[in-house]
Amino acid sequence: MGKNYSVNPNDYKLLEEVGYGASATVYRAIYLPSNEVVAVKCLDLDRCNSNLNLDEVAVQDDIRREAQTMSLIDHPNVIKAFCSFVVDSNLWVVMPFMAEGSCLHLMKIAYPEGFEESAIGSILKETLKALEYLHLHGHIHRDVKAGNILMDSDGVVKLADFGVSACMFDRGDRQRSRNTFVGTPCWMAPEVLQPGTGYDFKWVLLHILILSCGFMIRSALCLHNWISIKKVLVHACIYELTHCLLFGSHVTSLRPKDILFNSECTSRLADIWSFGITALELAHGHAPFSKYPPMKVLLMTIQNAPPGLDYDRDKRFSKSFKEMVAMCLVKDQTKRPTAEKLLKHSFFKNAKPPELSVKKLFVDLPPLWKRVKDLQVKDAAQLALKNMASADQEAMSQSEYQRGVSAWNFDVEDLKLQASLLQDEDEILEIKEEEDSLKSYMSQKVASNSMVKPVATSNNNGRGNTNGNEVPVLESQTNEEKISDTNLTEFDNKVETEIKKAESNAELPPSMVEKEAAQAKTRNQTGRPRQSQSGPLMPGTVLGHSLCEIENHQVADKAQQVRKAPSFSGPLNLPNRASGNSLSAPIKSSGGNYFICVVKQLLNSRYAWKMFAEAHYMSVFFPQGFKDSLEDKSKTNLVQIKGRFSVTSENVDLVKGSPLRKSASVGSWIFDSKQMPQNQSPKEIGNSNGLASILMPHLQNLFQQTSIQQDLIVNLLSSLQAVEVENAPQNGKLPPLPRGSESNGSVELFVSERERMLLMKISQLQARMNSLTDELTAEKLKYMQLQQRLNAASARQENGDTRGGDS
Ligand SMILES: Nc1ncnc2c1ncn2[C@@H]1O[C@H](COP(=O)(O)OP(=O)(O)OP(=O)(O)O)[C@@H](O)[C@H]1O
Repeated sequence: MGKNYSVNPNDYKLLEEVGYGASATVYRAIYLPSNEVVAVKCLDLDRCNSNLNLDEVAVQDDIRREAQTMSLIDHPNVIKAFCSFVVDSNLWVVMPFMAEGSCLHLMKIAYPEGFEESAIGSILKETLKALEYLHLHGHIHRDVKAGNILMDSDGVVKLADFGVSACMFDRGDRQRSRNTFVGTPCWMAPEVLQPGTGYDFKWVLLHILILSCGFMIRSALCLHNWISIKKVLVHACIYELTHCLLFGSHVTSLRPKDILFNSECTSRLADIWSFGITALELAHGHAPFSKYPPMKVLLMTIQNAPPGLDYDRDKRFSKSFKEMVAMCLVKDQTKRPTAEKLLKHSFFKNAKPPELSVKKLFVDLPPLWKRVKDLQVKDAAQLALKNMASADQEAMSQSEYQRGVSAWNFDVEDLKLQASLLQDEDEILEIKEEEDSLKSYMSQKVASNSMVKPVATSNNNGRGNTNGNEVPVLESQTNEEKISDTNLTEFDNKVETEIKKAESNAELPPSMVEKEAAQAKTRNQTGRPRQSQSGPLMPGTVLGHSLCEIENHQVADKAQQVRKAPSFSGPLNLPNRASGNSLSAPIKSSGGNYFICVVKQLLNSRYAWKMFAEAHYMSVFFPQGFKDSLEDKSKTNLVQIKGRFSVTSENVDLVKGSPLRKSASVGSWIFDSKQMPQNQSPKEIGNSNGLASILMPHLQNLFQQTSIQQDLIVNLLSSLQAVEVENAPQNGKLPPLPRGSESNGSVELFVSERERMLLMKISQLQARMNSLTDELTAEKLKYMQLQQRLNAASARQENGDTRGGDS
């Protein structure tokens, strides 16, 4: 106690990196004068400034002030800062070294499903003691979470990140004026997020007006008598008020952009909410809602019932634990207990001392820095994966957030912008979930690689191929934008070839059909195992193989695979743009077999019902227009559904050519009926029976989608091949990719082979990344030490100069 630590950086020898956050890196270090192990948190002030868009001096002042506050704190369960000083553009905060790191790190490394109850009880009790102390002294932590609960090898638990990170929280007016808010979404109390009303006064008026009209019309129709306007208005107002009172307007109409951040929220009870969320985090290995994108989490925090321990699902936990969590996670903050009161709960009364329950968690684990390095590799792989999947900001910030990083900068305007992009929420969620499943698989894989075998040189089992397939799939996202007219012409030719093939197949005698089906089956069996992510290849397969295969249920099976593994069919979303919307139809309807096959395929497809619904919608709401649009050769109809596609019906039976073109203006696919094949009379479609006329355009569209997908895959793989030739392992090239319609049948095999190669490459890249991280850390350390020496030398020189001058 009372020991003075020097503020001279030369007195500290930085050793390994033991932690990293949004704006800081933490090192194990030796305090040379006493040879004591300490932790030095190096806060990058530049990064802090740019993250927060604040002026440099203000940030530095804040950080310094908060570091000072941190040094005044004196409680066994709160990390205390020994001292802090600025070194170049970094603020160094010297604090006790917690040899086992944070609970989050520990869970990520060894307890992905969470800790057992006795350990949770001890950890939470110690944390609660820290909160009690802070609250009693007028502080609010505001970032309570597993990532900020540190442990040392004796089982001592301390709450960290108070003070320094608090500088990033509100400073009253300053925070408000800058319109930013910092926190971690999953742990944020509902009162920190203020829902707007959902709609404003204008909306209420409009609503009343509409209601009034409704009342008037109803009264006129039912009673054959108009009631007075005054009465009607009163009725409408009462109705609206009751609705608001009963349901709360925000409940029904809250949108992400309506969320406001209550930067003035200074309630200590917000910490109790975060504490409850932390309890769930320790119990499950992750915070509730953590799989959702941040904006969704914020919405769910406001709109959903509070999360909690499920009485059925969480059977392994005691009733008192469940009760305690439920007490913390009450939306009405006034009903939450204070830290002091909560400590009296039976759950904490019965908690074991941490040296008994916490200490045993670290048995057999490698040292902290080794664990951190492994985690870094894992995170880097995840991030790389994310970047490959999408470079958009939201994805990036989500990956940060899943790392458990707390310094989340919320720029309200940014959030609103994000929110406005979140209109098709379900679709986004679906994609996120798909990405999550892919990511979790990747992370498992990376974890196993990094923890068990640092370098996985070959992993070509069925699962391994999952990785391999990502590359073309992910790349397709960007490439989908690049499809040129040339591609489309190529595609068109391919479609024609396929049609001919399909027709000839349809005319084959049954024996031949069976034979081909058997051959195709054998091909599939002898080939590499199909991966669950074979989704995107499916359409190609449909095209590449004969119709008999489709008839033999293989397509149905594969289509099921596609549904089971949407993660990989997602990014190949090009047809989504046209999905079910473009009434493009280059194929002939002749060949009943083909029709049945495509119907099967359609019904198995993810979009089948959507398409069907749209077709139904068109036929119901525009029965004549729908038909006319196809039949009427003289007029030009521009039909738009959901703003996503256009159908021009001008001159439908013109020269054949590409039926699809990309609309530069709306970025969607347009079916240009000018390009419809001559021999496909629109009358044939219009006059065929109801179901067929509804389905045909969509079936045709589906056919095109599959061809586009196939074409995409082929293009992507060949472009990848070109890039990989330079780096191919052992100077070997990836298997050449067959092109052209004649090779369609074997595309699948080649793709599998390439997937395997790509997987190997990923493993090698992981290994390289590992060694590069090592090198980087070593270089960083070297740099720091050199800098220290340089500073020392210049200090010595200065001293010498002064002495020389004096003498
Ligand atoms: N005193 C310490 N001893 C050992 N490890 C520590 C110590 N302080 C921090 N760490 C490790 O470093 C990580 C990052 O530290 P910290 O949370 O303080 O950084 P940050 O940039 O403020 O992060 P955040 O993103 O949570 O705000 C912690 O999760 C923890 O694992």
